[in-house]
Formats: sequence, structure tokens, C-alpha cells
Amino acid sequence: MSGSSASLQPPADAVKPVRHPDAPAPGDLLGAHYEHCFGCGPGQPHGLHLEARAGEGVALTAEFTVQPAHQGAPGLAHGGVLATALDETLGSLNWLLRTVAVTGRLETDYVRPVPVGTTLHLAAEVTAVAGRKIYSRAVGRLDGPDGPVAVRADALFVEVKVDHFIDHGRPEEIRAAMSDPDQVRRARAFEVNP
Ligand SMILES: CCCCC/C=C\C/C=C\C/C=C\C/C=C\CCCC(=O)SCCNC(=O)CCNC(=O)[C@H](O)C(C)(C)COP(=O)(O)OP(=O)(O)OC[C@H]1O[C@@H](n2cnc3c(N)ncnc32)[C@H](O)[C@@H]1OP(=O)(O)O
Repeated sequence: MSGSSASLQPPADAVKPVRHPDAPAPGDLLGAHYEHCFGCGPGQPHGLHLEARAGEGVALTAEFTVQPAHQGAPGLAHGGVLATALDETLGSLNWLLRTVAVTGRLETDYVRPVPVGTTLHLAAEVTAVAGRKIYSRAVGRLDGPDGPVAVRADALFVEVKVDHFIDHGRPEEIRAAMSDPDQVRRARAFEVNP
């Protein structure tokens, strides 16, 4: 059963999430937040190339097709890769809040094995917000958006400033990101108070 950890239960003062007025319209592809992201970046040959689309409210859907490079057991997706798909899907919710946030905690249930070649159909939503803490959950299904559940996750993301990345990222990549106007625009657009 997922969501059992006490730290993933929203506190009494938590509020419902609010979709940002400039959030992408329902159905819009969200695009990669960073070219070299292992979850969504087009510049990672063995990455997941996960594609997320805005939903209604603070919810979205995403798809990811398991490639041979993602195996753990023969012919089956690696559990860590599936956790990455869930993490990336949950992280994409930040586009709808227009908040920069990182994963603090991710709890994953593996319900069914996921064969190579499978397209995992993911759906995620923010359930509550308490200060900098964003509570969310996701599910991944086989054979279509209404297919059997293969994986589930509950998560806590914590809002950070863009400086979080600038302060902690390896200087080579940070320098490259900061000299890319598109990347700077994407990062700054997420900040509530740039
Ligand atoms: C211009 C160039 C820019 C370059 C940047 C480019 C792009 C940027 C745009 C978007 C990118 C955004 C995200 C990345 C993208 C997607 C990937 C998917 C998401 C990820 O893959 S992202 C990587 C994995 N992730 C981390 O790398 C985090 C490492 N970690 C930390 O950096 C700190 O740990 C942090 C910041 C989490 C907290 O640190 P902190 O000092 O800011 O705050 P603090 O500790 O006070 O926590 C505040 C409140 O959260 C509670 N809390 C914290 N952690 C908890 C836990 N684990 N369990 C339960 N509760 C927890 C506390 O209990 C407290 O709660 P309370 O307020 O009630 O006391």
C-alpha cells in the first residue's frame, strides 16, 4: 500500500494546490526542462525521453517507452528506471504550479513487472501544498491510460530557488546552462519571485 510513511501525509495546515494562471493548457506537451535530463532530455541517448502533457487542475499525464537500455532483469524494466519515470512525471507537475522544486522523498510500489517495449502510461497530481512542501502522487499503467497498474508513487517535493542548482551543480554544466538563453528563460519562468 502506498503513502504509508508519516512524512508523506500532508499536515493539518496544508492547502489545495493552485494551478498557475500561466500554466500550459490541458493537452499541451510540456517539453524538456533541461536538454541533458536523464528523464526527459532529448540529448540523452539512453535516457527515458519521457513526454508529459498538462492535464486539468494540477495534474498531468506522461508516457515513457521502456528501451533495451532500461533493463534490470532480462527483458524487464529496471526498478530504478521506473522510479525515475515516476520522479520525472511528478517533477513535471512543477510546470503547472510554476514552482522550482526538487524531490525530497519518493515512495514507490512495484505492482507488476514492466517488459521492454512497453509504453508506460503515467498520471500524476499534486494533492496538497504546505509552505515549501508539495505533496503528490503518481501511477503508471500498462496497455493504455486505463490499463492495469504497474507502479505507484507518493512523493514530497520541496520548493527551492534556482540558486539551488547554481550552488550545487557541477560548474561545467552550470556554465553551459547559464550561457543558454532558452535554459535561463525556462529556469527563471518557474521562479515565483525571480
Ligand atoms: C540558470 C541556470 C539554471 C540551471 C537549472 C536548470 C533547470 C531548473 C529547472 C527545473 C529543474 C527542477 C527539478 C529537477 C528536475 C527533475 C528531476 C526530477 C526531480 C528530481 O529528481 S530532483 C533531484 C533529487 N533531489 C535532490 O537532489 C534534493 C536533495 N535534497 C536537498 O537539496 C534538500 O534536502 C531539500 C532542498 C530537499 C530540503 O532542504 P532545505 O534545507 O531547503 O529545507 P529543509 O531541510 O528545511 O526542508 C524543508 C521542509 O521539507 C521537509 N523535508 C525535507 N526533506 C524531506 C524528506 N526527505 N522527507 C520528509 N520531509 C522532508 C522538512 O522536514 C521541512 O519541513 P518543515 O518545513 O515542516 O520543517
